[in-house]
Amino acid sequence: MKKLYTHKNSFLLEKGAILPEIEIAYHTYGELNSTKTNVVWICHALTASSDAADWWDGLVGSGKVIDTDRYFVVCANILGSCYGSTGPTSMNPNTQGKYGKDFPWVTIRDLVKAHQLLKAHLGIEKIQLLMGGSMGGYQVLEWAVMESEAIQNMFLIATSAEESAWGKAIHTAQRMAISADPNWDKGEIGIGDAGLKAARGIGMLTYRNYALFKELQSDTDLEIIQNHRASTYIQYQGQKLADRFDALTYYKLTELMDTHQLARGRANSVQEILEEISQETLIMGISSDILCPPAEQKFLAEHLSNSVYYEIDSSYGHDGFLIESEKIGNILLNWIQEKKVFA
Ligand SMILES: CC(=O)SCCNC(=O)CCNC(=O)[C@H](O)C(C)(C)COP(=O)(O)OP(=O)(O)OC[C@H]1O[C@@H](n2cnc3c(N)ncnc32)[C@H](O)[C@@H]1OP(=O)(O)O
Ligand SMILES: N[C@@H](CCO)C(=O)O
Repeated sequence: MKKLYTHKNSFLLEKGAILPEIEIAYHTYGELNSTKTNVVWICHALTASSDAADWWDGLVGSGKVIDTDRYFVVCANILGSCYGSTGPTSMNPNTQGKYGKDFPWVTIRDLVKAHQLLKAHLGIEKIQLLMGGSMGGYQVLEWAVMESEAIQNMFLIATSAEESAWGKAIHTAQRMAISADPNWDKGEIGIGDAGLKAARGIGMLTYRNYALFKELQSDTDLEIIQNHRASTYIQYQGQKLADRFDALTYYKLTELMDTHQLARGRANSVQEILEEISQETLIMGISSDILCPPAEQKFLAEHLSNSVYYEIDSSYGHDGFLIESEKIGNILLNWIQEKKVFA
C-alpha cells in the first residue's frame, strides 16, 4: 500500500530554490528486524512509481531474491515525479495552485536528500543493500557519496557515474518533442500528450534496439505499405505512457537526469570520486543496451575498488534491467550469498 510522508519544513534544493514542504510517496514490504540489519532500499528509474513489487515483480516479493519475508524493503517515489511525491503536478502551498512550470530545478542529489528524510522517519540507520537501475543507479551512487557510512552494499544495473553526452542529446530531442506540442505554452498540467507520446517514442528507440525490433516488429505481410507493425508499436507505447504520466513531469525529469555528475563540486574527475567509494558493489551491464552501454558499467567496475562486474546476455536493450528478472536474480542471489550481505 502506498504511504505518504510529509516533511513540514522547507526543503532547500541544490540549486538554491526552496520548496516550502515536501511529500514523499513510498512503499515498504516486510518488517524491520530488531537489529535493523535487513534493509533493502530500491531506487527507481524515470517513469516508475514507489511500488517496486509491481514494476520489479520478478525480483521483489515473498520468496523472491529480494525476499519480502526476510528483508525490510523500501522504495520511494522521487521528488519531481507524478506518482505521489512533490512534483510539478502537486499543489504549491504558497500559491494554492499547482507548481506546473514553476516547479524548480531538481538534481539527483536532491532526490537522495529527500529520501534521507524518509529514511530517518522510518528509523533506519543503515541500508544493507541499496539498489537501482538506470536513473535508480544514479541515486545509489550519489547516496554512497553523500552518506557513505549508512550504505553497506550496492547493486547497480544499466547505469553510469555521469549522464552521457548521448543521454543528454536524447533527452534534448525528447524535450523538443514535448515543447513542440501545440498546447505546451499554456504551461498547464494535464496537457501536452501529443508531445509526450513523441518523446516516449524517441525513448523507446533507445530502450530497445535494431535486433529486437527486427525480431518482434517486422511486418509479416509483405504487401503492407502503411500501419507497419513497428509504427503501431511505437504509437501504442506513446499512448500507454500518456495514459499514466504527465508531459511536464517527463520534461522536467529528463532535465533532472542531465544533472547527473558524481564529480560536480567534489573532484577533478569522475574516476577520482569513484575511487573514494568503498562499499561492496555488484555491477551489471546488458549486452544490447545502447542507452547506457556496458562500457559505462565496466568503467564503474574499473574504478569502484570493491566491485564485481557481470554482463547479461539479452536482446532487450536498456529495458532488460526491468525485464530480465531471472538472469538478474540468479547473479544477484549468488552475490548476496557469497558476500554475506545479510549475514
Ligand atoms: C504506477 C505504474 O503504473 S508504473 C507502470 C510500470 N512501468 C514502470 O514501472 C516503468 C518501467 N516499465 C516500463 O517501461 C515497461 O513497463 C517495460 C519496459 C518494463 C515493459 O514494457 P511493455 O510495454 O509492457 O512491454 P512491450 O514492449 O513488450 O510491449 C507490450 C505491449 O505492446 C503491445 N504491442 C506489441 N506489439 C505491438 C504492435 N505492433 N502494435 C501495437 N501494439 C503492440 C502489446 O499488445 C502490449 O500491450 P499491453 O501492454 O497493453 O499488454
Ligand atoms: N522504461 C524505463 C526506462 C528508463 O530507464 C522507464 O520508463 O522508466
